[in-house]
Amino acid sequence: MVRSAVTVCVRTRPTLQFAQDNITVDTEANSVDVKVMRSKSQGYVNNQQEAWSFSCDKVLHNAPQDEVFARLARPMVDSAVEGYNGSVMVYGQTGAGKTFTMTGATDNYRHRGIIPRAIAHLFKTIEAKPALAFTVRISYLELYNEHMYDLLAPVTGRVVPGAGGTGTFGGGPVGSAPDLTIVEDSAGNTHVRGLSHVVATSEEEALNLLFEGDTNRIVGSHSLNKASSRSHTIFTLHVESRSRVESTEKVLTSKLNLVDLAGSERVKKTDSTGVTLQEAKYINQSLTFLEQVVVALGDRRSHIPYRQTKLTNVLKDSIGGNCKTLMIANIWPEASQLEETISTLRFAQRMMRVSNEPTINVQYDLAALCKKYEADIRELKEELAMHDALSNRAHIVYDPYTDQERYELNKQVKAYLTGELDELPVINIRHIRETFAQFRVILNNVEASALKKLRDHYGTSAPPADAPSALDVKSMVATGGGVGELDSDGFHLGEFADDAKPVNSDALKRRPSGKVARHKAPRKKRLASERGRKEMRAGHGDHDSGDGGRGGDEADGEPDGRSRRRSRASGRTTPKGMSPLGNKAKKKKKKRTTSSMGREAGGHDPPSTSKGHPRGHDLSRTPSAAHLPGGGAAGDADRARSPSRGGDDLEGGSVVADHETPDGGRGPSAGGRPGNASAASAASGYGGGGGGGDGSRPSSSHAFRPSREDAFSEFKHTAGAEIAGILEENKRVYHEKKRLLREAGLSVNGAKAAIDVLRAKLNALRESRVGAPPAVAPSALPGAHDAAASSEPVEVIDEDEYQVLVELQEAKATYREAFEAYKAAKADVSYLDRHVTECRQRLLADFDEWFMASFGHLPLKPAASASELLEPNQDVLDDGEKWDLQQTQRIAKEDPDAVAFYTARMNVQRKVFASQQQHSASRRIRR
Ligand SMILES: Nc1ncnc2c1ncn2[C@@H]1O[C@H](COP(=O)(O)OP(=O)(O)OP(=O)(O)O)[C@@H](O)[C@H]1O
Repeated sequence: MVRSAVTVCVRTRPTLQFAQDNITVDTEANSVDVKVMRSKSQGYVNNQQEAWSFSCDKVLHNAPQDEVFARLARPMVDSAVEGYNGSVMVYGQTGAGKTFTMTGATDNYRHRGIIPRAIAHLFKTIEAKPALAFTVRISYLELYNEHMYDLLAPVTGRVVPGAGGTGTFGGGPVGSAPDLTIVEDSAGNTHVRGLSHVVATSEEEALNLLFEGDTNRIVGSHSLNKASSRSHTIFTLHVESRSRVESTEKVLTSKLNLVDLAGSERVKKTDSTGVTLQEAKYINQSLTFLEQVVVALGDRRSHIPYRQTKLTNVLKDSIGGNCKTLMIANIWPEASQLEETISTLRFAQRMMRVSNEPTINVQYDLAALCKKYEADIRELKEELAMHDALSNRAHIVYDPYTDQERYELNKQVKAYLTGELDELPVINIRHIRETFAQFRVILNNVEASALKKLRDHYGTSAPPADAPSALDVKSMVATGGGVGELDSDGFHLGEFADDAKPVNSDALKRRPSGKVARHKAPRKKRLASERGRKEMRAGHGDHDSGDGGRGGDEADGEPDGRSRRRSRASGRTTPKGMSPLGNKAKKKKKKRTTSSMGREAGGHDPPSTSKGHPRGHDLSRTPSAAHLPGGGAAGDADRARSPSRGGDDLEGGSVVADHETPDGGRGPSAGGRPGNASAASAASGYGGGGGGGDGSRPSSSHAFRPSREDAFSEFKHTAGAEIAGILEENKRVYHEKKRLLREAGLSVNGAKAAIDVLRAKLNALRESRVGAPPAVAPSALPGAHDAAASSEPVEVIDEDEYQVLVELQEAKATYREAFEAYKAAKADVSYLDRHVTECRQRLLADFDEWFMASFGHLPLKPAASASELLEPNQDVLDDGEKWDLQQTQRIAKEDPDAVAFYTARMNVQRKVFASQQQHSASRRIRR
């Protein structure tokens, strides 16, 4: 693996008091020289160094934000898209411009920092790669006083000591923190378990998350920075990509950590006290540990002290891991900050000795892998069907055998065993397997039946030891050693011929009677048996003694073994007493020119007319195909699904591709694919011609690619109808709830206005009553405490004032009610808003899946932007929304690229405002 050193850059904060005498910045040589005059107080001879020279990968002096991003961070975003993990860290003293570099000014688009620019660039890059499907997730972690906080959790759960924190939307401390733990995976990547990973489908959504998280970040104030970050934050873009056109099981995953470290500070300088002092201790401590890690990595030590603090633990894979790392050292080049500047530059220098091993993170999506294999199998089947069609094998079926087909095959095997059929056809491996399976079925049946008969015969549940074993019975069947007629299970019914030899003569000799049983066949049967033997001799020459001849062999004194071998050599069984094949059968056999094994199922043979015995090719017949007249219409759904079925039902038995039916249901000339594909395509309504099918899913044809819009509209009416219906219903309810929310808002405002009027009236009355004689004691007011019980002096009011006070109380009650209704409506709206979004995402995800399954690739447009396909939100805008819309339109005219930034900022501001309103309203009510 190639090691790559951490890239280190220095950025200076612009200042009017640049320490010209002490600092020289060379942007060409990428170096910063620092000179410190000898301190007179320490004498002329001392060990204090006078000058330092620091060089790094890049020095940016008074550089604007866009340059910083373009030169330093953009390549990191590009690498993340390619699958590399990356980390961009800003380091430096407090007030040096770390947060400005990383986040920038949120109220000025031009001054936005690396994170918003990285987000914009990421989504632009994604848009420019339509062949890839991307998923972007965002997490935002804060490390404050050695505690981890999820800045994107609905309730951030943090109790901020003192005045330092801003809390959720400035709402102050809330809830309790969820458990966040640092874990490491097998690849050495660190993760924070429990941290939210929120999917962002657009730049605006991602910026919303950034700004929301920022409002939750802890910011404090000290003498060097009015808005000093009192915590370390890690904003992470998790990027996942897979191909839309090729195999989609390969997934590239990467994360880009954008780390804003809290600034080191000298507490004397910052005048930190109390909470700020405590924070400073934690900050300085964690930065010291970070430095130790960097030193250990630079020295290539075997032990790296990552675990000493949460910061180093969580950044383990960012420094010294498998990612590309960029560190920006922010310096404040003023004479008063020289000590800190030197310290920062020293750290930067150490960081340059650290190297990483960047690797592309490839993962395999098992579900997608299965889907791919399914698609491969589908394609191979289609190809096989086409191949079969071209080589006159279109009737061959590859689907699992149906019960009916098995039954037919079983009959055929029995016919073969009994000799009614000379040969068993061989169609394909699958058919051979099924044939053997039927042999086994028959054998098992025979065995079971034989055992039953033996038991019945001996009248016990188990046959005596000297009874023929099941094996004997099997061999009797196999060698035709039975007597009489074969029953349906292949069991011989009847008696041995006089001259027959038992299979296991020893066993029979040991019968309880001690006599050898002689089974006498009736004379009629014996004659028939002899006639059969003669016929066989005539037909088989020397093979006359096979099977049925065994008894005779014994009578002739021929050894039993020999006759059995011959019997096997003949390759067929003709048990004694059974009707052997006559000349007719033998002639039929001679007529055949092709060999049976390895030959097709008689696709060219006309349907057999021989006394209803099924010929080989009939095996491939299915009930559905069998009734198709003259081969059936190719567009028939059954046939479409099973292209080879019913092929040999065509009049004359011809099934070759160039004999396809004019409706193009199969054969290569029908659109160059076998019947199933074109017919299925037709069934879906996507292909030309044909009808039928359930229409819920288009053809699996990969060649046909409908436009995404058409496919989506089709999907919404078929497979996605249910979820699309739910979405519509949710949207309807959402609009209704929004209407109720607006009404509730108006009621609250009305009640508030009434309260204001009454308050003004009350104040006026109170002012006018100064000096006038009191009339009514306020204790008479409903709900007032008993003033008599109290020793406090009682303020007495007149009738009018009393009336206004009563009205004010009622107005407050109305306000409270209206506000409760407003809160409930707001909760409903935000719940439904989320629900609608989830539904929409689900619909789009299902659509992608459906499209993938149907056409073998994802639609050529990112899923996120598919929301355009959905109808625009029909909400009636309230005043605030209208104003926002006007702002957005104005910005869009001036700088279209800035729209997402400003819209996200407005969204968050509105949320903050709403949250603050709610907060102060609750307080008002409490009063
Ligand atoms: N390159 C710059 N251009 C313009 N203003 C800057 C620049 N760098 C910093 N500033 C300003 O300096 C002030 C301090 O910057 P910032 O808050 O980013 O520092 P910091 O290093 O993050 O400090 P702390 O560690 O205390 O959070 C801010 O008002 C910021 O706007």
